[in-house]
Amino acid sequence: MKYISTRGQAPVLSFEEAMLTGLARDGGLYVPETIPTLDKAEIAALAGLSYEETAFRIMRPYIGDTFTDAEFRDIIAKAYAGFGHTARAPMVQLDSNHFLLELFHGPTLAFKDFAMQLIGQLFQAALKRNGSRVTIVGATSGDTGSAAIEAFKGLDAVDVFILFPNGRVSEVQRRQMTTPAEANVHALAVEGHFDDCQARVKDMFNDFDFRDGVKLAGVNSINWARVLAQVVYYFYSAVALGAPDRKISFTVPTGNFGDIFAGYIAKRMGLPIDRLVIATNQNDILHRCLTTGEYRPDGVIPSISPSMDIQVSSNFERALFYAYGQDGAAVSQLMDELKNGGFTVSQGALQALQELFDSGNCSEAETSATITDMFATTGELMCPHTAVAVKVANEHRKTDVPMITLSTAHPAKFPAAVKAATGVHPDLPARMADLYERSERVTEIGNDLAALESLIRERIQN
Ligand SMILES: Cc1ncc(COP(=O)(O)O)c(C=O)c1O
Ligand SMILES: N[C@@H](CCOP(=O)(O)O)C(=O)O
Repeated sequence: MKYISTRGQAPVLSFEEAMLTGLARDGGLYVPETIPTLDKAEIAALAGLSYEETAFRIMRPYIGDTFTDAEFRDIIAKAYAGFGHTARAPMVQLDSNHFLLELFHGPTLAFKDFAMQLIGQLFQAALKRNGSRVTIVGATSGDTGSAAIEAFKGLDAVDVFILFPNGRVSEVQRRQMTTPAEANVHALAVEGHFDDCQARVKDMFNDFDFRDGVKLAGVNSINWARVLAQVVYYFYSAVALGAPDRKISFTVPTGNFGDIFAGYIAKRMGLPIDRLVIATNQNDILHRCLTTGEYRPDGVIPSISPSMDIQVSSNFERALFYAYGQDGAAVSQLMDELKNGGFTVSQGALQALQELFDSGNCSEAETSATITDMFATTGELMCPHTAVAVKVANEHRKTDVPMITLSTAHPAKFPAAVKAATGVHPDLPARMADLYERSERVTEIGNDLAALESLIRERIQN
């Protein structure tokens, strides 16, 4: 299996190279040259398998000869051993044909753990074998950063720097990033919002002196391995509800487009997904784009679902690549236009996107009202990101197709919004009960590329 860039100008890489590389050298994102498919019998055979075995069968075709089957099974087993639920991704039923897929039973209580725990193991195995070390730099609106720090803390061959928007993540998210004592992890509170953090990370990848000098690697969803790991739970949940003999729809709370793009890959692999519904909060650029074809970021507005406070949605580039018939030059041009304010999706590409995706948005008041209503009618306490998706899912459901809504974070990561909506303070699991007492270690820094690069250089030398 080979990996190609969405902008068509970067070297073609193996799985291991793409995983350790992050952003392509032409600024694009790596995607597999071809998307493997499973036939109906192979999908049916997933019924009743463990999460780990499902993960092995779905991901195996993508990893080429990077690992033997035995090594890969071992990596998967280690990745999910620390999850707090034996099903890893259990489902709860909200009503006759609406289901919540709980993706928050990993170590940091968000869906990011599914990919990050796996990538931690993949990096460790690959770097040990190569005898090399890397510097991971990531941007986060809260959950990617905590999951990355948890997955990579204490590893010999890796330094991890996480840029988060100062004052714009929840206290639990911040503390998950700032309280680990391991010397190889560094939480950087950046002046600005998530889009600034993500832009600086991409700037670092595009500064080849820096990139090659520190051996930069990325664990945001620019990394194909992140997306791949997330494909698994689409199969796992759909098969539990009767796929491939019945169609299933998914609604996904969306910001950087990595999670829903994994759903797109699942569909391309043969999973009978009826609709993929993009749910956005008040930062609804993706919903506007899907409706009008215009993609023009106009400033992030802080919300009670802060992990989705994003306007420059990184993986949308991958969706555009396919909507434009894998035309790297066309994608490159759109991304150049984005630097100058935005772009208009061509009529043909917009039609291709609309054939695959539905979309909707959710205001702050609607988010709170959904948390309140769901607690009153079903007893489920849900995080604000999940509530955004439940509201949008309810607008797109069909009576004859089950809807699975992705529940992406534990309500205890966002206690203020949940308590305000329900009167109930959601408790952290016992293993995290002392999170509020642990001491924090964080560096405040401006939104300045040179300052960030010099800080990273200094820290990795010491
Ligand atoms: C809790 C939560 N829900 C939803 C999202 C959006 O996911 P994506 O960025 O993959 O679209 C995020 C951030 O990634 C998140 O942390
Ligand atoms: N919501 C994310 C934003 C980064 O997304 P990623 O999937 O590209 O890592 C976060 O929680 O940090």
